[in-house]
Amino acid sequence: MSELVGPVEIVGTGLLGTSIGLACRRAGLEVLLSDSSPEHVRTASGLGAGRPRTDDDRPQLVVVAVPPDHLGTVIATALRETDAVVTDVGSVKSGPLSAVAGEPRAHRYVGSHPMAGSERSGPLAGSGSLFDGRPWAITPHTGSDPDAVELVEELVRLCGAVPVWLTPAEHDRAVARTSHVPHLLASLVAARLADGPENHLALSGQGVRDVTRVAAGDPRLYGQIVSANAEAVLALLGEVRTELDRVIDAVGSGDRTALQGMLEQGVAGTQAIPGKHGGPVRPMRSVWVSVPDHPGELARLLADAVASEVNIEDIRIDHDPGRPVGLVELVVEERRAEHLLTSLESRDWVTHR
Ligand SMILES: NC(=O)C1=CN([C@@H]2O[C@H](COP(=O)(O)OP(=O)(O)OC[C@H]3O[C@@H](n4cnc5c(N)ncnc54)[C@H](O)[C@@H]3O)[C@@H](O)[C@H]2O)C=CC1
Ligand SMILES: O=C(O)C(=O)Cc1ccc(O)cc1
Repeated sequence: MSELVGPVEIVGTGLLGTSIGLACRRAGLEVLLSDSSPEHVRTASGLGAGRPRTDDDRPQLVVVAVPPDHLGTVIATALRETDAVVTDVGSVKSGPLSAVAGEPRAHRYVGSHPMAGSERSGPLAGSGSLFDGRPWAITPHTGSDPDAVELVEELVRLCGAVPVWLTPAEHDRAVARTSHVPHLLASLVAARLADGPENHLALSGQGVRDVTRVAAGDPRLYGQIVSANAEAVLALLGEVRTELDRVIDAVGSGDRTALQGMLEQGVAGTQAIPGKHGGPVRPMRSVWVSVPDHPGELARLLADAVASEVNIEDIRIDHDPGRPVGLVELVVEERRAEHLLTSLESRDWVTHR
């Protein structure tokens, strides 16, 4: 049984690399940082994610967190220049694997991919709690050393994430479905807003923000990610194209039954997404509360919700700067929603049923 004792080297101290460095430092491991940008290393060190790597350092584990186009070369270099276990956090797993295939040191390579991030990039966007409770795929290849796989699993757990084991090929089909195609469709929807008239955009509510959030991600990064997973993405885009034609026909011909069938499939899709920590889906309900736009009111609402002994699963704030009141959506387990509403109303909050 291998034990992760460090040092852990992070190559690529952007959003992902800095976040992993911070999580490893939180667990007391020594972290060595390198990046083609010395400024990113300085910033990540300053944030407490580790210290710059020197030539004398001997890492136990190297984590490669560079953009997809560079993964193969950087992984191959790490395998050649160290005797460490090497993993990467790239969003697609078949590319890096083919870059090390045939390499005699490939048994020390185990791919991985945390399903956590944000639309921001660079070290300043990093956070040591980015991975808490998030799925993190571990994708050993047929020649991966079992000890190396265990070491990567330790990293995943140390970062607070939940390991999910997949083959590299299955992983790539999975992320096409859960990440890459959703991203492309979010971008297509968001693009319809870019030149929208001001009086249309003034009606933007939480729904359009939810559907388009990921579209704010770095186009260069996502261009690389989608191109690296073209085969799996194309298969799903073909399905979407067929469905889009069906929607156009149904809307055009006023076929309410066909339209409703398509919307019901959408509902089924939202319900298929597993709950937090990979657990079963628990039905959720939103509780809407008006919150006066005064300092401290939001904190008072959360304190009252906590006093009601209801777990807040998610919170969204629809804040219109033109109005003196914001609308706060508290997402809670369905079976606790009525209790929360009654409890908040008894504390003089205005709720919306
Ligand atoms: N952004 C996200 O939400 C997620 C990204 N990923 C994957 O993580 C990897 C990193 O993404 P981010 O941290 O978001 O990007 P980022 O742009 O924040 O950081 C990338 C870092 O790599 C450095 N770099 C570029 N080429 C290099 C090279 N040849 N050698 C050394 N350093 C190099 C850059 O200077 C930068 O500091 C990507 O492969 C991406 O697919 C995985 C999960 C989530
Ligand atoms: O922002 C989000 O919700 C994400 O899902 C981020 C993300 C982006 C790219 C990945 O490869 C994995 C996760």
